[in-house]
Amino acid sequence: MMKILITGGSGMLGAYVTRACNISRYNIVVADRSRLDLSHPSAIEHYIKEIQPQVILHFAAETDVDLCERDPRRAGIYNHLATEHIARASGACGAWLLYISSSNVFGAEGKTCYNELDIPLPTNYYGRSKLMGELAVRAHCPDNHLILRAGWMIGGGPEKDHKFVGKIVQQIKSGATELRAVNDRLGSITYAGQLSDFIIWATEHRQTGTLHFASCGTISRFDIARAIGDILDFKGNIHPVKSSLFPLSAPRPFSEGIESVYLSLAGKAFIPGFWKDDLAKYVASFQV
Ligand SMILES: NC(=O)C1=CN([C@@H]2O[C@H](COP(=O)(O)OP(=O)(O)OC[C@H]3O[C@@H](n4cnc5c(N)ncnc54)[C@H](OP(=O)(O)O)[C@@H]3O)[C@@H](O)[C@H]2O)C=CC1
Ligand SMILES: Cc1cn([C@H]2C[C@H](O)[C@@H](COP(=O)(O)OP(=O)(O)O[C@H]3O[C@@H](C)C(=O)[C@@H](O)[C@H]3O)O2)c(=O)[nH]c1=O
Repeated sequence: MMKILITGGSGMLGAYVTRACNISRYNIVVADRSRLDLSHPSAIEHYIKEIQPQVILHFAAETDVDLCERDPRRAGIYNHLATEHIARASGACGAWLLYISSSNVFGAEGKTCYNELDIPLPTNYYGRSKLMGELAVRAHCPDNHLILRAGWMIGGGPEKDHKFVGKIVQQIKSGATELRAVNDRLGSITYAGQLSDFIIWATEHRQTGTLHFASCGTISRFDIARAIGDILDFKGNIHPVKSSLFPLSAPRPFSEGIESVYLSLAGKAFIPGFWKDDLAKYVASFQV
């Protein structure tokens, strides 16, 4: 039976994939931080070589973009060096490695939407550290990896969704009547439940290369908040505001919208839909 090592199995995306692997009865080892700690990269190779997995699904990361900006050393160790050690061990074991990267590797070029043919140029330390992680995967596990770049990820419900959609849904459900949402920053959404289905398929088919995985549409947080308001029949007001109203440590790019020129080759069943439809699927499943 296929032996799969999962990092970050407790996170927004990792929890979907871990659940799916359990249902499929794969032989999985979920390495939590007590066994595989991103802050101690040099211990990682030894741990993985002991396990000898055939597949590594690497989801663990420092996903607090502002913390990465305030502490670039942490971003470098967690997202770059730890990934490099995982990639080295993967290469040594002959394991297929999946790495989740981010639309945040783009932005400095100032385009509205980026595909796999665009050269990454990040605007902040989180994006840089994820890009360095990509380079490490390609260098140390050259023929046996898949890099999936996700957009603004949605998923996980009240416990695991610490990002924008989770915060807006929580505000509405807790009775707020005046919401504010940024309208001068753009991106694409990725529903973690759909990405998880694709990851299971890609694992079984040992897909390789670099792919973008996001719903259709490059949109603002304001567009998303308005759509959530419609889905939840919100009767209050949603005000469009400039990003400067939410002062954050890390600069966000004007746009981190992504689309794929290759995903359709991997099978039509997994192509994400229009962003509003995919958002509605998630919000409908969000139980507080
Ligand atoms: N969220 C998003 O919008 C996007 C995320 N991505 C990428 O997708 C992947 C999954 O993200 P997401 O599910 O949102 O992440 P989460 O922030 O929800 O979860 C992060 C995971 O990493 C683990 N982790 C954090 N620090 C350590 C550590 N020191 N040692 C070991 N494990 C650690 C956490 O464990 P614990 O539960 O113990 O804290 C948790 O399982 C990441 O690689 C991220 O960069 C890409 C694009 C967008
Ligand atoms: C709370 C709140 C935030 N905002 C805005 C401020 C800011 O621009 C934005 C912050 O949202 P988030 O915290 O979801 O954004 P951010 O941390 O930038 O999310 C990023 O996470 C990492 C892991 C990635 O990989 C990226 O692709 C991206 O998804 O939301 C509002 O407009 N209204 C609100 O009520």
